[in-house]
Amino acid sequence: MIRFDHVTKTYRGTKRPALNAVDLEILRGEFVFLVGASGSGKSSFLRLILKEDRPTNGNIHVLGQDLNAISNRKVPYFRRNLGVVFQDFRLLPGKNVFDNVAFTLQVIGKSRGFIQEAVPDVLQMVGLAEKANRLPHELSGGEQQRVAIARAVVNKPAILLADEPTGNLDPSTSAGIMTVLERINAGGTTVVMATHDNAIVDHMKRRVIELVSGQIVRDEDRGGYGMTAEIALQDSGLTAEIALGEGLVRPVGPAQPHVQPAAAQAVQSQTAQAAQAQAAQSQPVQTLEQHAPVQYSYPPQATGPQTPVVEEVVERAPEQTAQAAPAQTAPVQPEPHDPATESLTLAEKLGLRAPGAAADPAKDQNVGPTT
Ligand SMILES: Nc1ncnc2c1ncn2[C@@H]1O[C@H](COP(=O)(O)OP(=O)(O)OP(=O)(O)O)[C@@H](O)[C@H]1O
Repeated sequence: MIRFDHVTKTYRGTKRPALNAVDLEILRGEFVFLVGASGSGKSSFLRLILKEDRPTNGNIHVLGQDLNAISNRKVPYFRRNLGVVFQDFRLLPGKNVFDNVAFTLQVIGKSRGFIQEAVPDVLQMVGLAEKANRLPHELSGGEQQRVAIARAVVNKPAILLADEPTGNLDPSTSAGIMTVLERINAGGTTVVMATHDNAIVDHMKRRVIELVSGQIVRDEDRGGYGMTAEIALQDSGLTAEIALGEGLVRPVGPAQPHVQPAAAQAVQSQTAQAAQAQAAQSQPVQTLEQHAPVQYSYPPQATGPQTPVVEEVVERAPEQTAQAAPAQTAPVQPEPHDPATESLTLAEKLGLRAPGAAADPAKDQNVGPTT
């Protein structure tokens, strides 16, 4: 799904590479944390995936496409496969919640009917169904981030990139955001999240990739935030860079076949046929239509397709957070072969229409991948 082959990125006017000979593979359906000290290369890594920057050396493949082979003209189409969330939310201040989310769909030419169905559904998924008419400045930070997430995923991207999405939020609000991201991941979206938030990483127990000075020094399947770069070394007065230079931490060598986590295996088997069809296509640049659509089938134990998010959006007092946070971030496992949902139409699986409800011929029910 995302592959880096010996990727180096050196910015103009700098000597030291921001990323240095990175070999890495991220599989469909994974949830990956990218950790490391400030300046270790996390944002550079995400920007390369988005094709906002070019690698100085090496090759990057995303969704089977060689990014070097995508022409500038096709970059916007490629990016429709990816949702992005930032630390500072980046909402349009003059537009209300609904319009902030709808804007993305309008830009890519979705019909009014589609937008009228998709936006309320995604707002419900992030727990903001009641706040569609609010302006960004009328929302809390956590709520603003939920709007940003809704905007990023309303088009069902195959990959969600999150750069410090909880960086401006308190622990309780962050836990709620992580619940939303877990739910999105359980629906089949691959999530790559850069973070400094050790509590979240330790709690979630997902794959952790640690960068020091642009090199991968750790790649763990169910890792924690770790002691390497920022905690133990700071205590000892060493920086991560010195530690790397002194051989106290070592770069991980060329990518070993990554052990697939159970969630990713489940999602992969769900889309195995589509993936095989994709592999059979040898064109260097594929359009979005050639990718398997992400199957958002929210697990019943979390919320049904039409059920609002249950966790509170309002920030809690600090003394309440210790108890509340673990409950909010209980891992949500995908159930890709749920016989109860196998007979559903795509619109029903995506939660855009209630199971059994008749399609509205007046509205566009094209809920597959973006065209
Ligand atoms: N546009 C740029 N031009 C020159 N140097 C850059 C540019 N962007 C990043 N860098 C440098 O590349 C290195 C990696 O930066 P990057 O932003 O990827 O790190 P990071 O791990 O995301 O840091 P943070 O956690 O503070 O966001 C740093 O040394 C940074 O100064």
